[in-house]
Amino acid sequence: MNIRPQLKEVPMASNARPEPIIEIRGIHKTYGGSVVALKDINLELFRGQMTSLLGPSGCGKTTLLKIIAGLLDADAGEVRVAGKPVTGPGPERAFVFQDFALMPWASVLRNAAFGLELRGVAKSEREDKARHYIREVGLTGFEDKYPHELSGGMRQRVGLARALAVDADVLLMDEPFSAVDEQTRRKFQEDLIRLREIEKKTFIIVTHSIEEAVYLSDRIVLLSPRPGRISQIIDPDIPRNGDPDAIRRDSAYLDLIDDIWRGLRAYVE
Ligand SMILES: Nc1ncnc2c1ncn2[C@@H]1O[C@H](COP(=O)(O)OP(=O)(O)OP(=O)(O)O)[C@@H](O)[C@H]1O
Repeated sequence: MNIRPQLKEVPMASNARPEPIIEIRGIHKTYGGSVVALKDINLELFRGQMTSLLGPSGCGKTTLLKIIAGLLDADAGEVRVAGKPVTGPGPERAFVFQDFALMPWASVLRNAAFGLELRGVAKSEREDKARHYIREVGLTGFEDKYPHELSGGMRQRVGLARALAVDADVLLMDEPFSAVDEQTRRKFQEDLIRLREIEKKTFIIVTHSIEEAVYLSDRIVLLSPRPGRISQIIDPDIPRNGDPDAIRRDSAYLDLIDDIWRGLRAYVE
């Protein structure tokens, strides 16, 4: 059922739209010959923005993220990153896995530096960079700890530090908030907004949470269930430079959550 068949574009408050860094044209993906996960996905995502892929379970969010990452091939269509067709993983994209994919036998420092280690960066250079990003994600003092000594939220930060350390332009995060409690989740959301300001990266996040998508995103891509298609693209006009609690009480924020929920509820009833 398609609640909102119209592709609705709500203009952003800012004057100029940044340049597209990711262009997705005519993506189709079928699993096992019969499960149509994505159908005719066309989308542009902009440099320096935070985009959320939002929609009911099974609508193809992770599939789309993995196709952008180059971890999965589409059956048809094309993804371009900074003008270049995606043919596999590349250094300009970093993928943060749902379970953060940390190595249990390695320290926080080595885990954070691991992407650089894979790229053959010398030990002192990669550790300097890793320390910088460990500090930026708020984990100074934990460099020598191991993943089992950390909370879920801290492990999540190590995963983010590793992704930031490789200095990719695009960070792809598959439900980065799913494994942590509500307080940790809120704090991490606030930190992510701050980091995006500092680092000027392009973030693409898969989420189930409408609140999270509205709180974080410059652009929300709403997918409808199988076959996954884009049902709506929303560019929320929410002031994000104020007090986080004030943002969460802002009427534009609350109205948009309500609006998206009304569109999605039919899929879960
Ligand atoms: N490897 C696979 N083999 C067969 N079907 C798959 C495979 N991966 C995903 N699917 C199916 O494709 C559809 C889209 O899956 P995907 O994981 O992309 O959705 P999603 O929106 O991320 O779901 P969720 O929110 O539950 O994580 C689902 O119906 C899923 O069952």
